[in-house]
Amino acid sequence: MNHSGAGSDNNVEGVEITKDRNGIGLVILRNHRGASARVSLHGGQVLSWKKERGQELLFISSKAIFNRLKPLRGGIAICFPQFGNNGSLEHHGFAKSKMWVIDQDPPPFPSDSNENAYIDLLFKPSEDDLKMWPHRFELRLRVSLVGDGYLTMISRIRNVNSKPFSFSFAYHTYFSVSDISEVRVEGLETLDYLDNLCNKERFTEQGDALTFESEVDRVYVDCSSGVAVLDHERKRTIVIRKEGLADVVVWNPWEKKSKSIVDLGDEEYKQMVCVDGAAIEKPITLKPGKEWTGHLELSVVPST
Ligand SMILES: O=P(O)(O)OC[C@H]1O[C@@H](O)[C@H](O)[C@@H](O)[C@@H]1O
Repeated sequence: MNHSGAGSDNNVEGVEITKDRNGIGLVILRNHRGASARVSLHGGQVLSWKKERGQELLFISSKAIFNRLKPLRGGIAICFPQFGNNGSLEHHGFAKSKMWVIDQDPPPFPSDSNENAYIDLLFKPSEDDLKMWPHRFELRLRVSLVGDGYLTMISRIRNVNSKPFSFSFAYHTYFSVSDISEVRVEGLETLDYLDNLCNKERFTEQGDALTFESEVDRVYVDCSSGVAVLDHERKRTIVIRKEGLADVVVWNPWEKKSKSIVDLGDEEYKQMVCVDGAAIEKPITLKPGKEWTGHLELSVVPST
């Protein structure tokens, strides 16, 4: 198996580094079971994840617009150092709209295995970024396709400044679903959530699963268990496990809001749901020289 920065093995398995149709660096990870993932150097965004050939698990809008200032509508975007509009920076922070670079010589991780195809991307602030947010940091994102076709993402943020700083973080993940009305999200029962549709007012989840019949935009706080996205029609369940990320965001724009989003088709809200592993309610504070790690693992299993 080839790892980060290595050439492709006849495109059968390993890591291929190429360019997308806009000339932006693109990394394709493949494993011996036919699983694959595509990662853009624009924002470190994951654009595609297939556990087996042909079965796309992430949603990308058919109306997605390439724009160097924003990620494509869909996939997995990195929200850092701000989530949403909770601060003075652009919506979901600036890391998602900057160019990242490949680390050709990544350090060993405890989770390394010969079965993994992985890439390490780095993002460091430019002088212009420092004018917006005056904190020097290094953000390392490792995206791995592990043996069974699972996708893992490990972000390490190091404070290389002489002052502490605080930030929020999210893996803003658009899953592809058959029909949002058939989807259940489990693992959030009894948790408190902040409802973005009610001025972030705090409520407690009463149901045994979250289902969708109108717009949902919530931050579930202190979620220590795994979260599952059940797609009844496709007979599959995506399981989200996380470490270092206390919160879970659930978002679906539903019919009315979709019509106001130019890069989302009017009916496409039916084919997507965002479920993000995140650290939002209690921002992370990093002292000089310290590092934070946020780990997300996505797996998919058949279900009824
Ligand atoms: O348009 P984006 O950047 O994908 O964000 C969409 C939504 O993402 C959700 O995570 C937020 O809670 C919403 O408030 C936001 O509107």
